[in-house]
Amino acid sequence: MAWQAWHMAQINPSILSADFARLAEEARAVEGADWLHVDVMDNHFVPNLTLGVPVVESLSRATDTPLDCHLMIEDPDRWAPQYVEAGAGSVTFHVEAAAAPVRLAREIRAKGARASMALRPATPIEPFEDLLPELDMLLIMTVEPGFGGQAFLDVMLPKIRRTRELISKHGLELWLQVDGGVSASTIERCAEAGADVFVAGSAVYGADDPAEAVRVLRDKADRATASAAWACGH
Ligand SMILES: O=C(CO)[C@@H](O)[C@H](O)COP(=O)(O)O
Ligand SMILES: [Fe+2]
Repeated sequence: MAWQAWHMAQINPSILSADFARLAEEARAVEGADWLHVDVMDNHFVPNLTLGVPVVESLSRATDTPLDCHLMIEDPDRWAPQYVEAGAGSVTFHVEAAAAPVRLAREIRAKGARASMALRPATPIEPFEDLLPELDMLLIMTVEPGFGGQAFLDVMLPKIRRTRELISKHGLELWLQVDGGVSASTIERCAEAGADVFVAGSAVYGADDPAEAVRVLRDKADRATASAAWACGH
């Protein structure tokens, strides 16, 4: 069935939970994942500091898995295009930090990457309904951004559901990503609510076999999606 191909769950391991001294090796440990999620933090937008453009450039040469860069930084209008040039296939900026989100999404797309916008837990989706056609993906944070290993905020499930309804209402081919606390015990609820791209840091890199953890997560998400009301009829 056509919808099955379209709605196949994508699993994006977050290298925030990997060993930063062995990044290339850790990236290769999850080959078979759909994207590698790269959390960029500037110690201003969030109280943590990770990596920047040079590391993304090196990582893009070290793995065939496409890079999904999640920018938790101030002034993404200035920096996001540089992550496309560094080799990212998808670049996510936070709407709370962007001065001109539509212009920025268009610039990311024009440079050849997928454009994605993230919402912190307290940021509602409704004011941004008209922006959705400008995006290839919307990221709903299911923890406060800044750190891996936090507990999943299940109060975000209604927002995931409402966002999926908006995507359907407008007939958009927009991916809906969730990030934060996604694990074997929470991924089914996210998929049932309407997410189709799942970031998992500690649930993948904390496992004895990260590649197997990716397969288990994808299987759980696919099964939950197959029985979800939102996926029927596509
Ligand atoms: O963006 C972030 C945190 O701000 C995430 O991408 C985390 O890295 C996810 O880690 P887990 O919650 O899955 O451990
Ligand atoms: Fe992230």
